[in-house]
Amino acid sequence: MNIQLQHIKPLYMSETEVQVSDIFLKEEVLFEKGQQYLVVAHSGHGKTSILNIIYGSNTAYQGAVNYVTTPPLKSPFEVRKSHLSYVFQDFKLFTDLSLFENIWLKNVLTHHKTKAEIEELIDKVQLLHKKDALVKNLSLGQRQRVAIVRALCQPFDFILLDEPFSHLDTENIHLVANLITDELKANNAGLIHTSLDGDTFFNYDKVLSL
Ligand SMILES: Nc1ncnc2c1ncn2[C@@H]1O[C@H](COP(=O)(O)OP(=O)(O)OP(=O)(O)O)[C@@H](O)[C@H]1O
Repeated sequence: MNIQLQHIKPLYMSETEVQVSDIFLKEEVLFEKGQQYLVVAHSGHGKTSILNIIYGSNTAYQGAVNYVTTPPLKSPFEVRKSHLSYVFQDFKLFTDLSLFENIWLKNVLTHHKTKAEIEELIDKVQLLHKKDALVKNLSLGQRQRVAIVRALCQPFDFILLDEPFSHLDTENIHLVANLITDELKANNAGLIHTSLDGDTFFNYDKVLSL
């Protein structure tokens, strides 16, 4: 699946907030499967908005989002179940469930990973000793790593990463970035990563400004 955007502008952002950029109000933007994209913008310039628009959870926009694939996808549910994965800026974890339960929940729908494979990923981000801890008792950096592992435990053509390393130290960033890169290769998938600044954690094919 590729993703095509046409003339996108969030309805709640004014003409002065949104000017023609590499993405906003552009006639056509094509995100191609297997390619890695970095989207850079200052705070409040629409990074979360554009990812939510692509994901389908924000419908307050003008323009069009097209999921380009044959045969066409039947529903937004199908897109999110098997084609788009998302590391939300605010994680969107169930805080009263355990670390493992948070990851297992979506896997029940997709059967993408075995229990042993999930535990291996949890171990790789150095959280196996916290597997049964409630998410509400984890640190922010630990929660961020759970959100990243959860996003890797479903099939996807693209993974959307919204400032995914904001609570991690450099060693942990390299660790999870390598993990994400491995899963991208395994899925032949693409990456759309938003960041306040440029960075070098992935081998980006294209850097876009908002
Ligand atoms: N649902 C909404 N309704 C109204 N205004 C919104 C909505 N979502 C975002 N905004 C506004 O749109 C602008 C862009 O917000 P957005 O969260 O997309 O920016 P961002 O680049 O991700 O910011 P940050 O880097 O601080 O996370 C902000 O001015 C925000 O207040």
